Amino acid sequence: MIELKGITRRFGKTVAVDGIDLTIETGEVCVLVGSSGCGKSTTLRMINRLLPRSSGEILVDGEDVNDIDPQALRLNMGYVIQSTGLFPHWTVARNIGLVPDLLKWPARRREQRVNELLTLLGLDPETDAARFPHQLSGGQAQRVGVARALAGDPNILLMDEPFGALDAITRELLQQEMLRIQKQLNKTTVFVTHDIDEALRLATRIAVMDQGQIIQHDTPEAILRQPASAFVENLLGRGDRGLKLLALRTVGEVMERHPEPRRPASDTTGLNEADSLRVALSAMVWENVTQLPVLSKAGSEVGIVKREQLLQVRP
Ligand SMILES: Nc1ncnc2c1ncn2[C@@H]1O[C@H](COP(=O)(O)OP(=O)(O)OP(=O)(O)O)[C@@H](O)[C@H]1O
Repeated sequence: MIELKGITRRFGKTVAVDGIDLTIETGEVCVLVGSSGCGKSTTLRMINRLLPRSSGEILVDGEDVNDIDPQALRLNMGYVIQSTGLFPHWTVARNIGLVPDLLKWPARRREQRVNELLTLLGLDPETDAARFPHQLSGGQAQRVGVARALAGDPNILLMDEPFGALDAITRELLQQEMLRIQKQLNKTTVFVTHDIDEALRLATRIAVMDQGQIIQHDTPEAILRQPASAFVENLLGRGDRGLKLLALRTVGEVMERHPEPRRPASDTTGLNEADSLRVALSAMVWENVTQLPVLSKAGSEVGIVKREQLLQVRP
């Protein structure tokens, strides 16, 4: 658990972070979101002591980070940044093995860990381990950055706009990967972004920041349903917040399940249980139908979703 208590950071006369209180539970993804200059990165960098705080307390599992040796602290906190920070003259394997090396793991264990992480992040140990950062695409480099942050099996991950420089498709792919990996590893994560859709997608809870303060801290659904102020409402975008709400729920949550799986009609479009309600609505509009079958991975029809169920998502 990470606790920020009355944290302030000043740069000269600028108050970058203004007395914030924030608790991040073990295993949750807390996303700090807000417009440029609101104090997100400064907050993150005080947690691993890259920046000293002006006042307040930051506790990790009850211990003040100022009482922990900075190097030991950072070995337990993976850090991923937008520009990856990979060493250009080191191979991918050496970059990922940096922390295991600092932790003095034997060479064999280090190599195994590098291969395991390359596989976890969807890279190929055979071909990618020996490459240099300039031989990677932006998306691949970012995967290596995440692998490096996970290498020493830290309890905490700090991610500062890690997907900010990627094109929309790669970005969405890496967000999906992050959700998959997070389900498996359950790291306590603090994630900074200015992209509200990214925040809604990845967060267990979102902390909305403005001018150095946290103005709302809640689950994505609660923030969408009850924005605390006009500022939060604008950040969410009034035009499509209904669709954003639909994006948070899955077909599996609202479908009418058949007592037994059935054979689907041969020419129907089917949904998966993991599809969002937004995807379901889009498919119904496209197909011009009022209900769609839900198919299992094996292809049998396990239930149906009706359009009116989607439209009742905001009671
Ligand atoms: N090293 C510094 N020296 C002086 N002022 C700084 C420094 N770092 C940050 N600031 C100021 O502190 C405020 C918060 O900056 P911070 O980088 O935390 O914002 P941010 O929300 O992460 O923004 P962005 O999304 O643009 O990265 C800004 O007004 C910024 O100009």
